[in-house]
Amino acid sequence: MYLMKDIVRDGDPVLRKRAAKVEFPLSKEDQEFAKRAMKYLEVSQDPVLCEKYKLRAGVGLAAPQVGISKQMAAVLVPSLDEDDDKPSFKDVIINPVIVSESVQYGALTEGEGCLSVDKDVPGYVPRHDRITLRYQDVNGETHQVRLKNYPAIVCQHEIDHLHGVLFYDHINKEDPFKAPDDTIMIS
Ligand SMILES: CNC(=O)c1cccc(C)c1Nc1nc(N2CCN(c3ccccc3Cl)CC2)nc(N2CSC[C@H]2C(=O)NC)n1
Ligand code: NI
Repeated sequence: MYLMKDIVRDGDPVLRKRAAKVEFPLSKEDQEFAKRAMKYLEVSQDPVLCEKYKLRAGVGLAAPQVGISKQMAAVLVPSLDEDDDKPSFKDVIINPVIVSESVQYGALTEGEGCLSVDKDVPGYVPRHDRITLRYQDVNGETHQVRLKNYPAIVCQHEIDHLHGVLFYDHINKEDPFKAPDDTIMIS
């Protein structure tokens, strides 16, 4: 499993590169990323283990964040209502492509955080509220899923990492808490 020391921080050029497409069958290194990245998310979301390993909690981790400039990201978004323990989206998305997106924006009411960005950058990050995402899983199977709200936001944040984009690139410089007026605010 990855630890915080394995996570590359803002300023390292790898976070500003366009990541390479992934070939199938996955190399040993790629398989290892998939396993270790999803494990990181699971452990980071458990209050006891998160504390034990001194992790920052996350719902997404992209390969460039551990120095692997390849188009892969682990995503584990818990369902918003606690008692439903089925995640709202869980998979390692490989060579992801957003095939369609809503005109309407969505943004996290509390702004966004990133495991690779230690400083707190306040402001709304306007993204598409709904997306249709096409990706391959670790077995090379192609999936096409429609996502909205929180899982859609998270996948856009992780896909940004594969294009060398960080969340604060989207924050309005003049007025960080300005968002188009029909933006869906997601809490
Ligand atoms: C500056 N304000 C803020 O950060 C911010 C502040 C308040 C609320 C939100 C909602 C904020 N925003 C934000 N909160 C998260 N977490 C909420 C807590 N959670 C979590 C924590 C503990 C157990 C289980 C879980 Cl699930 C882990 C995930 N994650 C992201 N992002 C942006 S998209 C990728 C994703 C990511 O994984 N970042 C590391 N943003
Ligand atoms: Ni991030």
